[in-house]
Amino acid sequence: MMSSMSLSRMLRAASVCRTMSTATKLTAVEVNDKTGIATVTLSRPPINALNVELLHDLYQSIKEIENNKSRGLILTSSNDKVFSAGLDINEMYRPDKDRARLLWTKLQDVWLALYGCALPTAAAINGHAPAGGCLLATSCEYRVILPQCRIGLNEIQLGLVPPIFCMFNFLNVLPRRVAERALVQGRIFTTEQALQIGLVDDVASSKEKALEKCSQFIATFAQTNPLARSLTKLKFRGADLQRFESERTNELESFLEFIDHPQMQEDLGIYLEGLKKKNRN
Ligand SMILES: CCCCCCCCCCCCC/C=C/C(=O)SCCNC(=O)CCNC(=O)[C@H](O)C(C)(C)COP(=O)(O)OP(=O)(O)OC[C@H]1O[C@@H](n2cnc3c(N)ncnc32)[C@H](O)[C@@H]1OP(=O)(O)O
Repeated sequence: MMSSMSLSRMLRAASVCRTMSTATKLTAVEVNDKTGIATVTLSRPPINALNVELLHDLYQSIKEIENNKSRGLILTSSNDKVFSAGLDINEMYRPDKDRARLLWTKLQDVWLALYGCALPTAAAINGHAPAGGCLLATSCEYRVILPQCRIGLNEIQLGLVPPIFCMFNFLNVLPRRVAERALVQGRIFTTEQALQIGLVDDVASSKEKALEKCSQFIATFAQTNPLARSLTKLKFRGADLQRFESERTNELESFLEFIDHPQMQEDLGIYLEGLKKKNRN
């Protein structure tokens, strides 16, 4: 039975949080009325694999929060073991071509929206964050991870070429030499390693504490003029955003060509089967 203590805590929390009216199905958006901070929770069980629909909902949520002039955006997951497993490999294996085009376009849209978001952004990484999961987290300005998680851009291990935005994200967070080596090796880091190299800013013992740390980070901007803050952020990220725009069409075509290759399909099939077998054994 629920103790009266936890019930009153829940009621208190409910009184300051509101769910956005247009909250979509695969992302839940909650705005804390006291702090003005919006939390976006990825909610595509079991592992928040990024398919067309999740990417669509995530994009909509980011834009909605930005337009509603929230004080900041925190990204987290409803799954307590996995932040996001990255792109849904089923979308790339034997794909429907139009859908594959849509998938990549939506991934690009999400990256643009999150990396270029005018608001302070933070990720409460409450589970594993390989590949696209790491991409989302490193698009944010601040990251807190939980113990015993794994995070990194492992695309190369699947035979996939990390797109240009993976490079931008890593170069924005890590020293150049560390970023390059991590990408060409497709390194996945443990919580301790990620903290040590600076891939994450902090470690928290629970999701609640991670969310608290993210809120504290966003609160550091309370006295800062929001426009001056966002324009300064854009000065740092603007060149990446511009280069991305100039290469976006080429990268889309490269992606479609890449996944159309028979060897790529064979490799993806083997990788997917390997993930499934793990659960059968
Ligand atoms: C010259 C320029 C060129 C530029 C363009 C070229 C582009 C080339 C393409 C580049 C693409 C890059 C961008 C991003 C890529 C990606 O994100 S690829 C995805 C990579 N992801 C992974 O490798 C993660 C694999 N998964 C895991 O490591 C684990 O599942 C987990 C996330 C750590 C969770 O572990 P656990 O909780 O133990 O769950 P599992 O039992 O392993 O998984 C549950 C079920 O989910 C299935 N699954 C796991 N990951 C995926 C996934 N990514 N997609 C689809 N399905 C996945 C898994 O098989 C299980 O299924 P069932 O057994 O059927 O339950």
